[in-house]
Amino acid sequence: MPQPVISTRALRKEYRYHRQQPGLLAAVRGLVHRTRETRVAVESLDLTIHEGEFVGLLGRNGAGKTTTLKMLSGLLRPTSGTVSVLGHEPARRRYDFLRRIAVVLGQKSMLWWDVSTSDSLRLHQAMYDLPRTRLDATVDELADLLQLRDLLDIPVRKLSLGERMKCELLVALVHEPDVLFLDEPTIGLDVVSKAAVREFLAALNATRGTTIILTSHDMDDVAELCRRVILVDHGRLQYDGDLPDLVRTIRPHKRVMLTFAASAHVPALLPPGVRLVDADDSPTGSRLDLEVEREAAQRLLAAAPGWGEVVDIEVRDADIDDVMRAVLAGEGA
Ligand SMILES: Nc1ncnc2c1ncn2[C@@H]1O[C@H](COP(=O)(O)OP(=O)(O)OP(=O)(O)O)[C@@H](O)[C@H]1O
Repeated sequence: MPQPVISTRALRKEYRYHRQQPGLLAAVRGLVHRTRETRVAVESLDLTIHEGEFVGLLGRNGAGKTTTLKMLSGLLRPTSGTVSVLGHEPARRRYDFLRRIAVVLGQKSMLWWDVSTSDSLRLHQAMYDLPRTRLDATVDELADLLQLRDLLDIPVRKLSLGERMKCELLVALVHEPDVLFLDEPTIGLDVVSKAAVREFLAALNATRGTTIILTSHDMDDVAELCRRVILVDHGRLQYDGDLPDLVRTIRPHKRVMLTFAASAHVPALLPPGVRLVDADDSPTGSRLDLEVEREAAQRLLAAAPGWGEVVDIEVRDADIDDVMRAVLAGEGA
């Protein structure tokens, strides 16, 4: 079994803030009498993540994903509980720890706007004390994987969003970290750029064994990349396991499309556990879209030939986007 690189026990983060009352008078009064509020962003999180895992951290807006990533990467100090990443306490932000992790926030650029990626790389070289030859070799390898060689000398502000994200990844990874924290890395990108970023991340995880923790609202990111998903809601763990199991838990049905050679004679009373979602009936061929409980599939397949000549059967798990919508709407697992 690979070593755990991340472990948290009863990890908790409370934000304390002053509530601002609307209106000028209330604002002035607020200078003297302030209403202090506490918001629990992460309640009591127990996690263990092993070397080489690619984990998706899922949850609706405000569930506590970014707060969790920030505590794991040392950007925020937990209110209570323990967190260990690569044997370090992240909030101490020791050089030995920072040297082995990288953080990429899709919503916030880590690059200097007015200088080129090559200039940012020079800064990184100095910050992490990277030998020149080693840096050049890593940049070569990453630039090829990301296909951005011709972007390196352009000021960052002149790059498109997709090009900039590739450069963010390159700069974040030149010190060859063991753990990469990614917060919404494909947000706002077009389909082609999303695919390029995903392909790169999959290769990074497979070839270098980099442990990657990703948050994303894009279910395709998660479905393509993450073998394991962790679902949080109100800062609490709701599910920790693999994605197909999550799909089965949230949508325990199969979708079955039946195509008939001619008009089908579908009985009003369908077999138990079978529900008609949509029907497209015509004398030259009809299609039935059915939602079927797993144990009812056999019953349906036995009954369907009695309704007409079946020419095609397509069986699918629930649509992953549909599952994600259910997750984000708070149906939970
Ligand atoms: N600095 C802060 N002060 C007060 N409350 C905060 C602060 N930062 C976050 N919160 C609150 O903590 C909760 C968790 O926020 P967090 O950003 O971790 O959620 P998230 O799951 O990343 O959401 P999203 O998907 O929208 O990015 C939210 O209710 C948010 O309003």
